[in-house]
Amino acid sequence: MNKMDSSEVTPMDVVVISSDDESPQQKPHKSKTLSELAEERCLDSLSAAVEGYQSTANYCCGGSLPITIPSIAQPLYVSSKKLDPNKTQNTIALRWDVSQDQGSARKVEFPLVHSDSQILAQTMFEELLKTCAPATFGRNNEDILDESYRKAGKLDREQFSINFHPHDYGIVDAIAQTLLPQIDGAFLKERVEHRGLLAELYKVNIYSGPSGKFRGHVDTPRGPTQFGSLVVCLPHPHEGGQLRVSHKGHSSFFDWSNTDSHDIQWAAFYSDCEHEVFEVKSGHRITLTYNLYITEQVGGVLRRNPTIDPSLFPLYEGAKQMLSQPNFMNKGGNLGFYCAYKYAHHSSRAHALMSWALKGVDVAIYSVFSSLGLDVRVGPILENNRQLENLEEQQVDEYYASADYDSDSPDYERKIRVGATFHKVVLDADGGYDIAYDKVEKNLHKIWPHDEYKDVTWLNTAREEEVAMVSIAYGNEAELDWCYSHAAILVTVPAHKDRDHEAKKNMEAPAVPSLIDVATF
Ligand SMILES: O=C(O)CCC(=O)C(=O)O
Ligand SMILES: [Fe+2]
Repeated sequence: MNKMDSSEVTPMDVVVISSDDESPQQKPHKSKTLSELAEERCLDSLSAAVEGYQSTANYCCGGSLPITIPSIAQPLYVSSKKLDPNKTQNTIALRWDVSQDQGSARKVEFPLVHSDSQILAQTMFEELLKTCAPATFGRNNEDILDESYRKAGKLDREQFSINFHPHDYGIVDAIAQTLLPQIDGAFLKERVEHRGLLAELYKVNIYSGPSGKFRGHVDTPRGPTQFGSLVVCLPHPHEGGQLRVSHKGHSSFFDWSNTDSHDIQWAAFYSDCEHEVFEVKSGHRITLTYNLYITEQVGGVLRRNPTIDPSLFPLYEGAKQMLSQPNFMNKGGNLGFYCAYKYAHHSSRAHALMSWALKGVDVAIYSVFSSLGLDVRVGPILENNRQLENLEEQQVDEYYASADYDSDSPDYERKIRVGATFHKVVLDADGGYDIAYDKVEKNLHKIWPHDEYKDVTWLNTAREEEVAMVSIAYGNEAELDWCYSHAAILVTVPAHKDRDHEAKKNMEAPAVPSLIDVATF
């Protein structure tokens, strides 16, 4: 809060005297005007509300969108005014099945048309009302029909189709952004980036005036991955029928009543929210209900039953043939591929994210070799800095001077240090350019746990890098030095004679656990 100067003090000011002021002459040193106090109170109640909101009130969300908005995949920055009206959708068509002797399917468009075809539209709508069966509800594992509790008509999922999907309107993404991050479960907390959302169309419900309603209830979850429900109200005139959604003593109300709407109105809420549809006074309140499930937004490609079949990647056949060749890595070895994309591989969550978050060619390589039954790992590869360079020179010298060295043996191979895990940048305060080799090596294992590989055949050169380790190095003067690391994929290729056997063994276990299998809700 700004300090006031004395000229601003008015008789209405509140003067605050500090009781522990050490100056001999206690004098007013801080004053707050009424407006400052009022502002402070507002801020206090705002922060209390925000705190409350975090703990209880973010349990539902909703909105209203003109039907004309989506025109599938319009760039986000195009305002709705500039959309080509010929390419945008003006109505939502609901089709439903009728018995064979009545002909084929029927169709009605929302909002109902206001033109010559109005009578036809009205007739079709009447037919829809007739086709709908009275809606039941579940109580103690039984389907109950009780119109004092629920009065509505419904069509089951297999009876109808509709040319509307909430994803096209950004509704699915908005729910994912708002409701998904708060879903509990220790494992899911670590892997927020993995969460995807599936909205499964469930029913059409029609609540008609004067007494359509659904008293307070909690939806029956349709499996362990369901976390909520979505209700979409189609544009059709009605009065009343507000939706109340309650959670921990707080209620939100969604009022979709209208006389001539062209909007899609929607609300989504967690499964544990009690909700109620108040009586519809007149007209028809037509809603689509969706079950909301948590899915694997990333990582679907790496599951046991992956969304993408790795054997259909262009790389697969070539890799398979290569492995079948006796002269390809006959005695076995390691293939290395520096990741083509940049990953924040030194963020604190990187370990949980890898290998799920791999993308593009990186995920293709990872999944192709995993699906061929080979051991594949993704890890940070430490690049040498000056200290490690010195260290390596020492090792090379020692090697060539050693009794084992035989001039026919292959050349000394550089050590590849692969981090045992992805983790944050580490600080090495023990560094130094002239410190003995074994001490540095031991220290390095301690602060940056890693495995050492000697025979890596790299398929590409390193591109994206991040600082992995910062060290204070002592040469003539103390200096700051650092090591970069590169995220890379390492494939262990068994010797030719063992390849089939190893591959079969590995294919019995999934490459990575599925998010859903291990999720605890
Ligand atoms: O139509 C609505 O607003 C909600 C319907 C509902 O709660 C349900 O179908 O379970
Ligand atoms: Fe419900």
